[in-house]
Amino acid sequence: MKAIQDLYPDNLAHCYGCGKNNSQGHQLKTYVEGEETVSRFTPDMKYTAIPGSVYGGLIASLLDCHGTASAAAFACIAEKIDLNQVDLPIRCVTANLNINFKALTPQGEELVIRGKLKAIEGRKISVDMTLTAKGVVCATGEILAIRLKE
Ligand SMILES: CCCCCCCCCCCCCC(=O)SCCNC(=O)CCNC(=O)[C@H](O)C(C)(C)COP(=O)(O)OP(=O)(O)OC[C@H]1O[C@@H](n2cnc3c(N)ncnc32)[C@H](O)[C@@H]1OP(=O)(O)O
Repeated sequence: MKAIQDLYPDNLAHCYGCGKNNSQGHQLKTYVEGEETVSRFTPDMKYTAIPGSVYGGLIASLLDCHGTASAAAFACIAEKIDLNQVDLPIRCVTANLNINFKALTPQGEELVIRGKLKAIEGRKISVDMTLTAKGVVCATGEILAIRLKE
């Protein structure tokens, strides 16, 4: 299966965090795995907070883009929309993002971001997320994504 972000139409694929058409961005890729969504990302050393640990703003960016992609995917699954189609018909933007930084995030490690659907209430889609490094939870997050009107 393709990454959720690779199903965004070309004219909406410039997001700094996850757009496939932004050559200077992070190009985060999110996949559906069972009942969860998963993204993996290894930050460059320039994303330093305290030496040896990852800058929190980058972590926020990863959770933001993981969350909106997950929300779109969960909404499609709920409506039995095929996630293999060329353009994703459901688009979501972030209305609210809460992050708890639990531990310093070590540099030089692959970060694994997982999402679980919390609720779909009309156009509001809530997703719970964790970000781990070497199996340790370094941050948790909750996103409220809003499904855009056509
Ligand atoms: C432009 C095309 C984009 C395409 C994206 C696809 C590619 C993705 C790219 C990757 C992107 C990466 C990620 C990024 O970086 S996305 C970029 C960062 N996000 C934004 O810039 C979003 C800016 N905000 C808006 O555009 C509007 O406010 C939105 C669209 C969110 C809602 O305005 P809209 O007029 O449509 O709807 P509504 O106001 O009737 O609200 C609807 C419901 O939601 C509830 N509510 C709203 N806000 C909040 C809140 N803060 N907390 C709690 N609840 C909130 C509200 O009470 C209501 O609930 P209810 O009364 O129904 O119960």
